[in-house]
Amino acid sequence: MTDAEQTYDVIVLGAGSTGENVADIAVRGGLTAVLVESELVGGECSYWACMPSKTLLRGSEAIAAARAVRGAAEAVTGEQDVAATLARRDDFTSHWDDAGQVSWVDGAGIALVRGHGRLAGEKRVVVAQPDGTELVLVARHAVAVCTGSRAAVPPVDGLADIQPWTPREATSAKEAPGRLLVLGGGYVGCEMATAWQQLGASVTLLQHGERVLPDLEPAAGDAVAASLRALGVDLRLGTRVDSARREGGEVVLGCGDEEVRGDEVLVATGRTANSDAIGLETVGLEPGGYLEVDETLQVAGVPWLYGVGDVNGRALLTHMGKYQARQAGHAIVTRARGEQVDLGDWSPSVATADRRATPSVVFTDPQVAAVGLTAAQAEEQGLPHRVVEYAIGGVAGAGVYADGYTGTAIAVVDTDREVLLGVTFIGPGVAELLHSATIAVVGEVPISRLWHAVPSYPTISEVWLRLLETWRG
Ligand SMILES: Cc1cc2nc3c(=O)[nH]c(=O)nc-3n(C[C@H](O)[C@H](O)[C@H](O)COP(=O)(O)OP(=O)(O)OC[C@H]3O[C@@H](n4cnc5c(N)ncnc54)[C@H](O)[C@@H]3O)c2cc1C
Ligand SMILES: NC(=O)c1ccc[n+]([C@@H]2O[C@H](COP(=O)([O-])OP(=O)(O)OC[C@H]3O[C@@H](n4cnc5c(N)ncnc54)[C@H](O)[C@@H]3O)[C@@H](O)[C@H]2O)c1
Repeated sequence: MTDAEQTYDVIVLGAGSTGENVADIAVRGGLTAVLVESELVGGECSYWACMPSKTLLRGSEAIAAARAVRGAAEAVTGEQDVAATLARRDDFTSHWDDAGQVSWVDGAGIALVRGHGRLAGEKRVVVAQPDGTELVLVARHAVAVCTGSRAAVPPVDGLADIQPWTPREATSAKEAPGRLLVLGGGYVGCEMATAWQQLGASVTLLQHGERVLPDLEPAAGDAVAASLRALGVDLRLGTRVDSARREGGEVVLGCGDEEVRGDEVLVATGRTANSDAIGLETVGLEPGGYLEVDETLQVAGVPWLYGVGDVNGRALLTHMGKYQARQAGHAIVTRARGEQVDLGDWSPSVATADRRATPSVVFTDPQVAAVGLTAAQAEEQGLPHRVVEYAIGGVAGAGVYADGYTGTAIAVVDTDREVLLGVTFIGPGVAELLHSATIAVVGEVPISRLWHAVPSYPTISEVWLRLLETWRG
């Protein structure tokens, strides 16, 4: 049964962190906007990704930080209270209840429609509502697809049939699995192996490449691999899983002649776009796969359609989805006013940072905080560059922070322009250092000016000075 038709300036499909921000910018720009959501308002980040994973990691990290300081270490006399950590995780996910976010949406003046939405021709969206009725939404100006991504299960014989854990189960589990097999050594695999090993599971991590975190600087993967092993994780690099089955209560993974057994298996081998069941075919696009968009997040060949956040595959991170939302929102509002969008790099409607300065933090122990290009990426792009490295433990502030601090700072410097192309910090507590590097990369601050950005003594930030001295030689 089809219900009434409603018209808004902007329809946003998917109320994750990205969709919420597109709608908010549209409303702030004087337009009307409606969010369509089939599950929980807030999306993956709030309920099955960033928030639960970081709270699962934080207790162990806090204990390790105290243990690294003589005098404080003596105060750590017990074990982590796993039930309390899980309860804290549950509080941070609002017990998987989106009432708080719905009230924010309401307060922001954004309309909300619950149900599964799909495109039905130009500027039209049909929502299958929970009560079985259909609602037709019509957009005056734009439809923004912000439907996110889901775990991609690799084509390993039998794997899909055994209903493996995805990051959703790994972040919402009510107790530690006994023996957890983790397939994939990327962000999710490394973080979840670190978390659950310290919360009582016995983790085996299987990574098909020779390094974990292969997209980051090699030193990052090496440091995280060493720490996973030190925590007791059975890390198997260069391992190809070719079959999966359940046998009794066990999961059995076949890797050539070998078998690996566990109680559960987490698939952490990347993501796939939620673009297969949203009616793309009704507007002349191929369903499935990441949406191809331009620098204003507009879908190629369909000027009223935008693809923002995970669904476009440009940078699968909450903060980058929200950044894209601000840029796309600005482009939508500008075009709705009949004005020209500035297509230049770093304009308010263009997502330049996606390509040049994406920051990310892997919350392992040690943390890995990186922005911009790695040396390998600079090489691939044919950019003239030099790599400067410094052992963070040599900085006075690091020694104060933790006894025997070990860490590495790596800067990739453009040798023609003498600006930073990328920076990576590896070490405990480096996440909070990252924004200084992001500002330097985005601002293309010349090395000669960075000498005037004097780090306070004694902080870990003094590593900036050491990097400059190493660069100067
Ligand atoms: C375990 C894990 C940990 C992570 N940790 C971090 C982290 O620490 N920091 C970080 O920056 N990133 C992290 N990420 C990545 C981050 O979760 C994503 O980049 C982010 O959630 C993407 O936001 P989004 O709004 O684009 O998509 P989503 O959050 O996936 O939101 C899409 C929304 O659209 C809805 N939807 C989909 N299809 C339809 C439809 N047809 N109709 C109506 N609604 C629909 C979905 O229900 C969902 O609510 C992590 C990811 C994982 C898996
Ligand atoms: N802290 C954070 O910001 C954070 C945390 C988790 C996830 N994320 C985001 O979510 C995205 C998805 O995370 P992810 O870990 O699923 O993907 P990923 O792309 O980071 O890592 C997937 C890993 O799986 C490996 N792999 C692929 N197929 C395999 C196979 N068949 N067997 C064994 N290994 C295999 C790859 O080599 C790769 O290292 C990340 O790219 C990141 O953008 C961010």
